[in-house]
Amino acid sequence: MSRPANIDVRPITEAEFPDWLRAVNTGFLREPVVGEAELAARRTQFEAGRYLAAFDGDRCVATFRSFAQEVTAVGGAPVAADAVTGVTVTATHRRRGLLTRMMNQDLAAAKERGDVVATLIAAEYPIYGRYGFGPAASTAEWVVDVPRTGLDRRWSGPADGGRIDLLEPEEVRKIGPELHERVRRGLPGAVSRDDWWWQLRTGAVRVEPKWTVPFFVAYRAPDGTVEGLAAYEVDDNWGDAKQPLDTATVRWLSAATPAAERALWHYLCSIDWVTQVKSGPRAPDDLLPLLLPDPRAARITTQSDWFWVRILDVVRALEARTYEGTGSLVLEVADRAGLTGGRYRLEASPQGSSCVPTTESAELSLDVAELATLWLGDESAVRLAALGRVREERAGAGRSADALLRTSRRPWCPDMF
Ligand SMILES: CC(=O)SCCNC(=O)CCNC(=O)[C@H](O)C(C)(C)COP(=O)(O)OP(=O)(O)OC[C@H]1O[C@@H](n2cnc3c(N)ncnc32)[C@H](O)[C@@H]1OP(=O)(O)O
Repeated sequence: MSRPANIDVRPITEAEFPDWLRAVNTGFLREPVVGEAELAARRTQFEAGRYLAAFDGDRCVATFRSFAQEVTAVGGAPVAADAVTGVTVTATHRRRGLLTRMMNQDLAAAKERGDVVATLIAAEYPIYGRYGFGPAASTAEWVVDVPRTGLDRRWSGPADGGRIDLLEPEEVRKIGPELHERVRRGLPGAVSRDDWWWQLRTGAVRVEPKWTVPFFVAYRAPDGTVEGLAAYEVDDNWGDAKQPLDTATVRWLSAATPAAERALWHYLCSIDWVTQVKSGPRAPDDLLPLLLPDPRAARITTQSDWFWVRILDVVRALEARTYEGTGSLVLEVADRAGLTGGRYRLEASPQGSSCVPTTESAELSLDVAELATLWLGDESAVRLAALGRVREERAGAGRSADALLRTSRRPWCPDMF
């Protein structure tokens, strides 16, 4: 390998895109091959300047991509984000600072563009904290033992006058985007979806060799409005005793109302032959277990950090969200990358907020990564103080921060990107 100083880190040209895609596969330990159809589909995603790479001679040895995204802040406002994905350094070139060089370039560009935060889904917990990212929303998965739910298996459709319909993929492409716009406005931590998201999930573009068409269902409210959509697949398991023992696995389920959520889960737990339902990734405080007469029929199988945020602009990030309580707090925010550190006074109430630089004494000192962990309302400053990850400069400042920042429902990002 060349000395690190001789390795070029820069945005790729479109001609280098096939090499970049192969390097992504290599970095993620997948077959280092990209077929013509996949290449043609992925080319439609290419955006000059947002695909970074490291080159050792002619060989692409590291990849990094970012794209424009919106994240829903607490209260529903969309916030401009720099979404980071496709981060790889090939095994021959790891731990020589290539990720650090790509990340520094990208975050500086995002700051320059005026993005408020950067976001990512971390492959491993220890990678991104050093760059100022903090885990801001987590995820959970359940497996439901259908015969134990206590639900009436004779049920055939919502009792509220709404209905469940099976849909074709084209219909999902038509109605899904508008539904997602409604869902994400009401869900802090949710992110925008582009056409590509819908095309991939409905088979209009296929980049995964093993992709299969799932079942799609919609819940329509009594007035006909689509309030929920789900995609699920079912395996074919007849066991040894010629008993149907199928598992339905939910790929994604979006609900704009509790009625839609209730109806879709009831539907999924009442399909003949299906004795087990795997929820797929859900919010950590999802209603699912408590929608079942016997919540113990749902066993949690995954509980993990999921959506990571890097605050690039403390003032705009804190002013973009709403606050249920009233109060003020002086925060000393450390940012070793120098992007948004400083001392700020946050004044907040349900009527609005302001966040301004100040020279007053700090009440709470914390790294920008810990502020990201608090931003969507999921984590407790008191807990972080107990862990030594934030410092109370005034006794009780952690409780004051919690009273301002925490939320009644937990944030969640339904998407992998
Ligand atoms: C948003 C996404 O795309 S998530 C996907 C991330 N990609 C992967 O997990 C694929 C497999 N792994 C890789 O490709 C690489 O190991 C990467 C991208 C995680 C790291 O790239 P590298 O170039 O090796 O990182 P770099 O040398 O810049 O490391 C910087 C620091 O982070 C640390 N670090 C990097 N990766 C890890 C890790 N996986 N676990 C723990 N520490 C790590 C390094 O030890 C180094 O620490 P130091 O500054 O104290 O010495």
